[in-house]
This record gives sequence, C-alpha cells and structure tokens, in this order.
Amino acid sequence: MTRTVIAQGTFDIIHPGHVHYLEEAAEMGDRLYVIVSRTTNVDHKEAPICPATQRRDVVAALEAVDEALLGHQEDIFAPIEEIDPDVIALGHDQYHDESAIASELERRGIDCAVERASGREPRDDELLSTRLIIDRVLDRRR
Ligand SMILES: Cc1cc2nc3c(=O)[nH]c(=O)nc-3n(C[C@H](O)[C@H](O)[C@H](O)COP(=O)(O)O)c2cc1C
Ligand SMILES: Nc1ncnc2c1ncn2[C@@H]1O[C@H](COP(=O)(O)OP(=O)(O)OP(=O)(O)O)[C@@H](O)[C@H]1O
Repeated sequence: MTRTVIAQGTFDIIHPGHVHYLEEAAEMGDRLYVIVSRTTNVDHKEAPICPATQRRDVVAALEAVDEALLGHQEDIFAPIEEIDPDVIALGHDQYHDESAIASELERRGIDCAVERASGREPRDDELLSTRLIIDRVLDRRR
C-alpha cells in the first residue's frame, strides 16, 4: 500500500531549509503532495512576493515532490479530505498546533498521523528563511 504524505507552506523564494523539510516529509512515506498556501491565506506574516502559481511550479520541480497543488481558498482541510493522506508533516516552525489539527481530522473522519519535521540550521553564511533573504536584498540593493 502506498503511504501518502502531505507537506504545506508558503514557499516564497525557495532555499535549502525548504528542501530539507520536503526531503524529510518525503521520507515519511512513498508519495509526497505539497499544498502551497494561497496568497490571501498568508496572513500571519508579510504577503509573499511571488504569485501562488509560481510558488507551486517551483515546488513541483523539486526532486522530493511528487505533486504540488494550490491550497483551498477558504477551507484548508478540503485538499486533505480529497487526498486522504496517511501523514501530515508540519514544518518545524509552523504555527499550527498538532492537537488542533488532529481533532479536526477526527471530526471529519480522516485517519491520518500528524508529525513535526526538524529544522535545518544554517551552515556558514547560508540564509535559510525567505524573510532573511528579503532583508538581505533590501539591505544590499537599496
Ligand atoms: C494541514 C494544513 C493544510 C493546509 N491547507 C491549506 C490550504 O488548503 N490552502 C491554503 O491557502 N493554505 C493551507 N495551509 C497553509 C496555512 O494555512 C498557512 O498559510 C501556512 O501554514 C503557512 O505556513 P508557513 O508560514 O510555514 O509558510 C495548510 C496548512 C496546514 C497545516
Ligand atoms: N530552515 C528550515 N529548516 C527546516 N524547515 C524549514 C526551514 N525554513 C522553512 N522551513 C519549512 O518550510 C515550510 C515553508 O516555510 P515558509 O514558506 O514559511 O518559509 P520561511 O523561509 O520560514 O518563510 P519566512 O522567513 O517568511 O517565515 C514550513 O513548513 C517551514 O517550517
């Protein structure tokens, strides 16, 4: 039986921290789907620079990823219901709470584990955050 994993995030300006997360999520099963956040749903930080379709297409090109899709505009659990994964891999710093997600999955009758991925620390002068890359650009190209 194929074990399906879902990862998700904004993925605006891809960096090795994203690659680490998606490779780790892929290791949790056999087939990795990635849900890319709709721009209007990124309300917990500055809006992404790149359009959602561009963010999805770059994620889809990564080796660890089998399929990348745009998230739902209103109901973030709609794609989960459709894909019916075995595992949801949360990023190390995602604000979503495992137990809140687990209880919504239970309410909707979706039998799925919720795992938390590890963070990747920067080596040397790496910039492993979209925010850090944007800050560096603003600083250097002003
Ligand atoms: C289980 C799960 C499912 C999600 N599904 C969607 C979705 O359908 N549509 C969407 O716009 N965002 C979706 N998101 C993304 C978030 O609501 C939020 O924008 C995202 O966690 C941003 O994370 P980041 O700051 O790590 O990029 C989902 C997140 C989780 C944890
Ligand atoms: N350094 C990292 N190590 C491991 N996972 C990471 C790292 N950076 C981002 N991720 C994961 O990648 C996914 C998408 O992250 P997101 O698009 O928010 O990138 P970000 O670089 O953290 O953005 P920002 O700097 O704007 O907060 C999330 O699940 C997040 O936890």
